[in-house]
Amino acid sequence: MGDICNGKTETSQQSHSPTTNSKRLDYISWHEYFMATAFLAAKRSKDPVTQVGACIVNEENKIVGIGYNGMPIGCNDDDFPWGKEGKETKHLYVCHAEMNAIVNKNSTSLNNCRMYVALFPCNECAKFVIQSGIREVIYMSDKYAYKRSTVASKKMFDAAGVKYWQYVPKNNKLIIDFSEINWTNMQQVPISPFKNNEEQL
Ligand SMILES: Nc1ccn([C@H]2C[C@H](O)[C@@H](COP(=O)(O)O)O2)c(=O)n1
Repeated sequence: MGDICNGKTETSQQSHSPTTNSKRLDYISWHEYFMATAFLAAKRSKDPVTQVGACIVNEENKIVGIGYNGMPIGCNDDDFPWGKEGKETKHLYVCHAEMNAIVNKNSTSLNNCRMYVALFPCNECAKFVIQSGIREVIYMSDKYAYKRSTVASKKMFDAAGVKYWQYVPKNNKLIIDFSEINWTNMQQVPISPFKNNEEQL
């Protein structure tokens, strides 16, 4: 597991020649991996202004829940408002990424899990986090730190013993390039073994 996630530091990794017999060193850290997963989930959000993603990880570094902000099931996202002004705003309806990640969990318990989230949880999501047994929140942005809801979240996290800290990425960008695997020129794929001593076609 090498770069296990209890501190805020990341291991320094150099690029590595693919021709040697040792492992690749420029792999992403667990923190980068899980925060990037939260950011990838956010790409599913229909919110035109703020896209948030959350990723829940257990003590074995396995992902047990992912969510992004969106309208509740059955509430057509073409019919419900996405604006912030007037009486009918998105804030009345949108399910937050954290809440969705928790309710989408694929394991029976979230006890002692960590949550990676793009934006610091609001007070309502903080209650969900605490009640679900999540013990650590790793967030990227705290742009609403001045809001009463964020102050309340921190007050509850402190009282409940939920650790929270800001993730500062080593790299501002992590590019996913679907073309980087060259399927026609893969040199490390072994030849399929023969079945029942048949000749290979
Ligand atoms: N921790 C958070 C905070 C906010 N959200 C969602 C809720 C809205 O869709 C959007 C916030 O809208 P804004 O007023 O910033 O444009 O993000 C969330 O999922 N998690």
